[in-house]
Amino acid sequence: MTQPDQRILDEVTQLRTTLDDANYRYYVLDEPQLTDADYDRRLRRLQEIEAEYPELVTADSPTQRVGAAPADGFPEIEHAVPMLSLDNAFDEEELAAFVSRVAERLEVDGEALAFCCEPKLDGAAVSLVYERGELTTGVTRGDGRTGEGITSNLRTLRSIPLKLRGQQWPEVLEVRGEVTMRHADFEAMNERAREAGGKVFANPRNAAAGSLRQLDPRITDQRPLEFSAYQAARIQPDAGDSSHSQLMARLAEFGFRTSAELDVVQGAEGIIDYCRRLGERRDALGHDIDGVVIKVDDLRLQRELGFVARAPRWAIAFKFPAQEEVTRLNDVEYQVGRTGAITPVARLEPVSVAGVTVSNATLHNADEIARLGVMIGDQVTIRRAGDVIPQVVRVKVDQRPSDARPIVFPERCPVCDSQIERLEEEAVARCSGGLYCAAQRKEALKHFASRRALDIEGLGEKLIDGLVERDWVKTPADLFLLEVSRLATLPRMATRSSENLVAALEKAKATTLARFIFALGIREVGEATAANLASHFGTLEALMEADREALEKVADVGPVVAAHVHTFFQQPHNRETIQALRQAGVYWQETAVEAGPTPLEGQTWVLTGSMESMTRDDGKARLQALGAKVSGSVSKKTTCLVAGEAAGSKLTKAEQLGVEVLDEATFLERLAAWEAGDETDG
Ligand SMILES: NC(=O)c1ccc[n+]([C@@H]2O[C@H](COP(=O)([O-])OP(=O)(O)OC[C@H]3O[C@@H](n4cnc5c(N)ncnc54)[C@H](O)[C@@H]3O)[C@@H](O)[C@H]2O)c1
Ligand SMILES: [Zn+2]
Repeated sequence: MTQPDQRILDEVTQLRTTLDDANYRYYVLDEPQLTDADYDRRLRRLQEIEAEYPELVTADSPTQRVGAAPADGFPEIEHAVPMLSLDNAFDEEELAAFVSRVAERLEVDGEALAFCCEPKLDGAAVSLVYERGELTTGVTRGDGRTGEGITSNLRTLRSIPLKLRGQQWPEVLEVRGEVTMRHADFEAMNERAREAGGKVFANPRNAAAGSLRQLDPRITDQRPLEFSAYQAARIQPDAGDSSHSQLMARLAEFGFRTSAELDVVQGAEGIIDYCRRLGERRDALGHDIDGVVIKVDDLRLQRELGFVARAPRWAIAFKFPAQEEVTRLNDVEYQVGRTGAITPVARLEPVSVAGVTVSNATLHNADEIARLGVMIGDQVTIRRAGDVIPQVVRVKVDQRPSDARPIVFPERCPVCDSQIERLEEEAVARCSGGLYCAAQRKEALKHFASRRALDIEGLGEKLIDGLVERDWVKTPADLFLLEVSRLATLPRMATRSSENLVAALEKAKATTLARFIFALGIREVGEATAANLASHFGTLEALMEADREALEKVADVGPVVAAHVHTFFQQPHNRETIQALRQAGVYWQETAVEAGPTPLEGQTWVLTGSMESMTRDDGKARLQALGAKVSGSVSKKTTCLVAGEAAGSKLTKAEQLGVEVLDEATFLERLAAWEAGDETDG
């Protein structure tokens, strides 16, 4: 036997330190730094060295241990039967070698041996104990010997029966399985977290493990977790089942979800075939699996084979290609969605992730870029799972090259060059090009033609797609230039229907200002707001010239809508499109709004405390209608403070500054007088 030299000793120390740290981050913090592929390679390397130099094996080597010790905050519970890990097979040869090993040990023909194959769910392992049919304890795997008691958290999962189904329960039943999260649920949960600035999880496994280990079960209850059973660790008294597959059928009768993919096959050939078939369907399952677990089906043979330090001899995990890989971020480009949303897209050094070459990944939005702290040139971890768009989940900050560049979010739309707008309250940045932006053209036209907008009969979705794809219609104004002869050349458009469409367009030209404003498709300007804008301003010109302050005086228009409207009309392209529409003959009756009395022009008012006769918003609207500006804070510029019940610091401040203070009754009196056009006071 050779002696390990210093280089090997150093490598072993290095590997153990890295793996211990990775285990802690993965199992305790639910925030891995390494990819699983990277972790597996290092563990493999350590196993190889230890196989060559058995004297280097220590009891606490990561090759001998399972998971990580239970975390503080939960009761430590000892497992009646240890919860082990699984040995891995990374290719078909290693699967065949597993079958040979088992067959040799049992002295049977491997090709005739029955194996139960099931998907290897990628989540968090838990053990559930039922006494006389009732769930009494739920525990995490922990270090395999003791785990964390998380019974109250597990009770919140709908897929975990609190009481077993049927009548004949064993005295004691211990069921093991995996808690997972479906892709769609995971994406939705992260999306909400991104918007609310909460914790974003790198993958469903971390999300499931993290959600289970919440100190407050109400949080676990809100997380979309599912439990699937994969083993009956104890049944007392023994029910007489002779195979693993029979036991699984019994668990299903007790009310557990078990894998629909479970299948019993024969020998290495059967196993390999199963793994290939499941591998092909991996992306369509809707949840993460990281491989196939293959178990000797016969329970008597399982007992005969027994265990080694951290895994049973009768089972193996066939690992599918990893769903996370590291590659270089070469650049960031920006895509414009149908509604103008700007999405930063990572252009990557092509890398194979779970069997598919990935060269693009989403970075979601500017906040996500900030959260990741990513720069162009960085090494980044990419995750591709199922049908979900590949994502950048983490950055190797310690490997940042010296020429890395910060990512600068653009100010103008890459498609139409309009200004990009991002409101403080919103995570998403949007192109303000609206009608003009090619990326938004189809949606904008559909909206424009819709019943409650210009109501163009016969101009449906398919037709709009055809017109835009042929580039016949760039802006809504182009619609009115369409000719029957041209339209009739479109598929499914006879002369008759083309004539009908042209007639419908002609008819749609006569509209109302409210409909026209609504048809423009300004963000957050629905039918009601459009109507308010129309009646407030009376003419389109007045609306187009209004600044934000003037816009905020319109009923129902707050700072957000005011900003959208203002930016929209500031865009030269939008003004041109509107001009073109009017030239094409779109018209409506304009009504100059009669200017009411504005006795409070130039004054700034503040409302505080609560009033009996009206809400503060009503008070604000009435003041604004009289020409006053209403502000949220008292300053030297404040003309008057209206102090309702329980007025606080604003009142104190007004008194300090010598600002006039009105109580509710006086305020009401004066309002009534001003609104009646009585100029004597104020
Ligand atoms: N990225 C990191 O830093 C990091 C750190 C530690 C571990 N890991 C990952 O975790 C793996 C090791 O974790 P492990 O010890 O849990 O081993 P494992 O995940 O390879 O296999 C054991 C586990 O498989 C699960 N399982 C799923 N379906 C099953 C089924 N049908 N039957 C039986 N078991 C089933 C069980 O939870 C069981 O505990 C590594 O290979 C690595 O991929 C990654
Ligand atoms: Zn645009």
